[in-house]
Amino acid sequence: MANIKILVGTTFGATQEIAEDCAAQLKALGHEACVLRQPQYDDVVAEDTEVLLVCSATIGQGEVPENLLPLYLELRDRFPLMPQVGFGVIARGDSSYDDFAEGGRQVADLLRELQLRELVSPLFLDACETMDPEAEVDAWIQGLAAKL
Ligand SMILES: Cc1cc2nc3c(=O)[nH]c(=O)nc-3n(C[C@H](O)[C@H](O)[C@H](O)COP(=O)(O)O)c2cc1C
Repeated sequence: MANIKILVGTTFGATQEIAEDCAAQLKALGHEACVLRQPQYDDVVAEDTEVLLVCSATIGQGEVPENLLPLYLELRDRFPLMPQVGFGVIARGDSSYDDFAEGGRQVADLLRELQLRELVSPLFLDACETMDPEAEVDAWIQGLAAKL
C-alpha cells in the first residue's frame, strides 16, 4: 500500500474531477490517496510522501495553472532532491493551443530534475479530442498502480 499525494493544477475544475477519479480508483486498489487542491511545499517534502501524482491543466500561453504555480516555483527555487519518491503526471491541455499541455510537461521536467523516480510516462489528455477521458485515465492508473 502506498501513500499517494495528488497535486492538482486547474483553472476551471475539469482537472480536479480527473484527480478525484484517480483518488477513488487508487483507494479502491487499497492505497492511501489524497487530493491537494492548494498543494504546499511542506506537503510535498514531508517524510510520508511516497508517490506524487500530478494532474495539471495548462493556462495562459503554456503555463502552470495559478493554484499550482506557487508550489512549482518554490520547488524550483529550493530544489529539494527526492530520489526516494515516485511520480506520475497527467497533463491536460487543448491541442488547438500552440503549447499543448505545456503546464504538465513543465512540472514533469522539474520532478525529473529533482530526481524523483518516474513510475510511468505522462498521460496527455487533449480536451479538443475527448471531453470524457475516464477510460483513458483508468487504464493509465492501472499501469501506475502496477508499479507501486
Ligand atoms: C485562456 C486559456 C488558455 C489556455 N492555454 C492553453 C495552452 O497554452 N496549452 C494547452 O494545452 N491548453 C490550454 N488551454 C486549455 C486548457 O488547459 C483546457 O481547457 C483544460 O481542459 C482546462 O482544465 P481545467 O478545467 O482543469 O482548468 C487554455 C485554456 C484557456 C481558457
